[in-house]
Amino acid sequence: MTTTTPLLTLRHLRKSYGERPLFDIEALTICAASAYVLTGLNGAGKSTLLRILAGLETAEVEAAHFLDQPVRLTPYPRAMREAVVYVHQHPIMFSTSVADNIAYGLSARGMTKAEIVRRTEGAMEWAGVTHLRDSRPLTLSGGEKQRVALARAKVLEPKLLLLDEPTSSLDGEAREQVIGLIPTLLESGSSIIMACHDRDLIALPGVQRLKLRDGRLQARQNRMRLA
Ligand SMILES: Nc1ncnc2c1ncn2[C@@H]1O[C@H](COP(=O)(O)OP(=O)(O)OP(=O)(O)O)[C@@H](O)[C@H]1O
Repeated sequence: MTTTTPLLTLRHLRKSYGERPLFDIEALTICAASAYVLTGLNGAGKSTLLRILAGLETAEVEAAHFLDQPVRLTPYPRAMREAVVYVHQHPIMFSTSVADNIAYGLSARGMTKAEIVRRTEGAMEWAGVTHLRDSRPLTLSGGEKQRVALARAKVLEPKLLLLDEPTSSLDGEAREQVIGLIPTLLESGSSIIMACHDRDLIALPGVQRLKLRDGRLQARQNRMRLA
C-alpha cells in the first residue's frame, strides 16, 4: 500500500560541514506507507541525510512537519524519536543473545513481558532468524546480522524506517534474503527510505527514487506498486 498522505515534510534543509556545504534541499515530502531509495555518488550525503532524519546529526531547516504537526529537528522531537528508526550499514549489537537484542527496544518502551515475547517471536520468524535466537551477534554472518537488525527495527513498528545501505556488505543468497524482506516491511504501514547503490533495491517496483546530486535532491517514481 502506498499513500499520498504526508508523514514528514521538510522545507529548505541545509547541511554543511564547517565551511563546506554538503546539500541544500528545497523540499522533501515522505508519504505514509511509502518506500524510497536514496541514491547518489559516494560522498553525496546519503548517510548524512538519513542521520539528520534520525536525529543523529544536526542541520538547518526552515520548516518541518511530522504527522501534520510542526516540529523542529533540533532538539530532536520526542514524537519522532519513537517513530523513526535508523538501521546502520554495520549494525552494532549487544553481546547478549539475538532474541535479547530484538526485545531490548520493546522493554525500553515499557511493554509487558508477554507482549515483548509475542512481538520478538514474530519478528524473528519474519526475518528467518528464529534458529539463531540464543546466538551471540559476534558469531553471526553479515547477512544474519543485517536480518537481525531489520527484525530489531521492525519490532518497534516505526512510522519511518531508515536503512543505510542494507545490502552493501552482502552478496549471493544473503543479499537476496535481505532484499526479499524489504517489500514486506511496507505491509505493516511503515515508510522506508533506503540509502543504496544496489540496482535490485533501486528497481524494486513501486519504490520512489530520491537522488542527491550536486547538493540538490531530485525525485523520480518507478511505475509499479510494491505492495
Ligand atoms: N562528521 C563529519 N565531519 C565532516 N565531514 C563529514 C562528516 N560526516 C560526513 N562527512 C563528509 O560528508 C560527505 C558526505 O558523506 P556521506 O557519508 O553522507 O555520503 P554518502 O552519500 O552516504 O557516501 P557513500 O555512498 O560513500 O556511503 C563526505 O564527503 C564525508 O566525508
